[in-house]
Amino acid sequence: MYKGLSTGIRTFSTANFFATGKGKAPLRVAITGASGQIGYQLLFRIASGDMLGKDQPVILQCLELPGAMNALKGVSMELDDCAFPLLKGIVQSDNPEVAFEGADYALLVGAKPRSKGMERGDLLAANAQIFSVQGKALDKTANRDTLRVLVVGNPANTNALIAARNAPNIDPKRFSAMTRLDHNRGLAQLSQKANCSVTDITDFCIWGNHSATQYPDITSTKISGKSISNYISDNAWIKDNFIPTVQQRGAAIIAARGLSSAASAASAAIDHMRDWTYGTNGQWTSMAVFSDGSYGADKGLYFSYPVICKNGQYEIVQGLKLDQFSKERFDVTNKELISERDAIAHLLP
Ligand SMILES: NC(=O)c1ccc[n+]([C@@H]2O[C@H](COP(=O)([O-])OP(=O)(O)OC[C@H]3O[C@@H](n4cnc5c(N)ncnc54)[C@H](O)[C@@H]3O)[C@@H](O)[C@H]2O)c1
Ligand SMILES: O=C(O)C[C@H](O)C(=O)O
Repeated sequence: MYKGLSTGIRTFSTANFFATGKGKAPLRVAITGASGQIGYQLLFRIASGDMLGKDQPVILQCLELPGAMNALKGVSMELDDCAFPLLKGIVQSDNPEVAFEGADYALLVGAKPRSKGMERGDLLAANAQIFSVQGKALDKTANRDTLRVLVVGNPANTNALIAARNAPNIDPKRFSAMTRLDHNRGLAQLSQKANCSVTDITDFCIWGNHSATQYPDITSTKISGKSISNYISDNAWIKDNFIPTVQQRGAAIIAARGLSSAASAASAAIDHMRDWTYGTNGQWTSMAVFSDGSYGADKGLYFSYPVICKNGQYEIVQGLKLDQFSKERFDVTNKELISERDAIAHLLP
């Protein structure tokens, strides 16, 4: 029988929760903001095995605000109705300590999204407090030995910093923030320009903040193993079109949809967690991770780097040369992250 905290609303709505079954033990995946736009796209894909594999049972541990518990109940009913074989339980709670109890994964999505005309930095004050509370709750009840945290809620890098610093008993390398959506956006733009498949493109990365200062870098990028300059020789296109398009894509989607990206954000979150867990086969991806000072980023920030994932861990790609153009952009995004950190310094123990 499941034992745990007695506070908060916990509902096991999936009939096979107590089934022991054969094969792997279920992993506990906590999702905050579970009934929001992104949550609604995420839960079904995780339950169907897209994130952790088609043989990995999961228990979804959903956190929502008290006022959204009814909506969460509806989502949970829909999850039941999918009869996903891998879904071994659903926890619904408005208490972070309950939702994070024993969690192996935590996808911190719940936060206010920006609306038209706002920059992501404008959300700093509105969302910072959430991540301070949730960092403390993760520290208290999550599974510290296995935990992987992905912060999606904006401003994602600085929210990851707040959560990690409020969880002093958890290795800061277990926290990350999402720049995989920016990475995927870059791949899509390049593949359309070069008329190739996204899978032909390697050694592309996003540096820095998930914001308009991010630097999508094609300096090392190859297409089918050859320098990208063999396929895209128009440097002006890279500078004046490609880079700003990727930097501003979130705003362009808000302008078009009236709402911020959701399905693509959920898809990127699935890619991020799957690759962190199962590896990238020697290929680069982009993750905002705990800065060890590599390339001159301020130590301790959550900074997007090119990384390679292997054996359940990420490694920052080392030994790259940043030319003058790259160095200037790197410094701009580094400075922005420092100023975000300064603005929420009171929330950093
Ligand atoms: N990093 C990225 O690439 C990326 C991409 C897209 C969106 N985002 C961000 O993700 C966040 C969520 O976006 P959305 O479109 O799903 O928003 P949404 O408003 O549709 O959903 C957010 C949900 O979070 C819940 N919530 C708010 N505060 C909470 C708390 N303290 N605990 C638990 N739940 C809480 C709300 O009730 C709501 O259901 C936003 O901050 C958005 O800017 C990030
Ligand atoms: O841009 C936003 O505010 C939402 C999200 O971060 C995105 O990149 O789509």
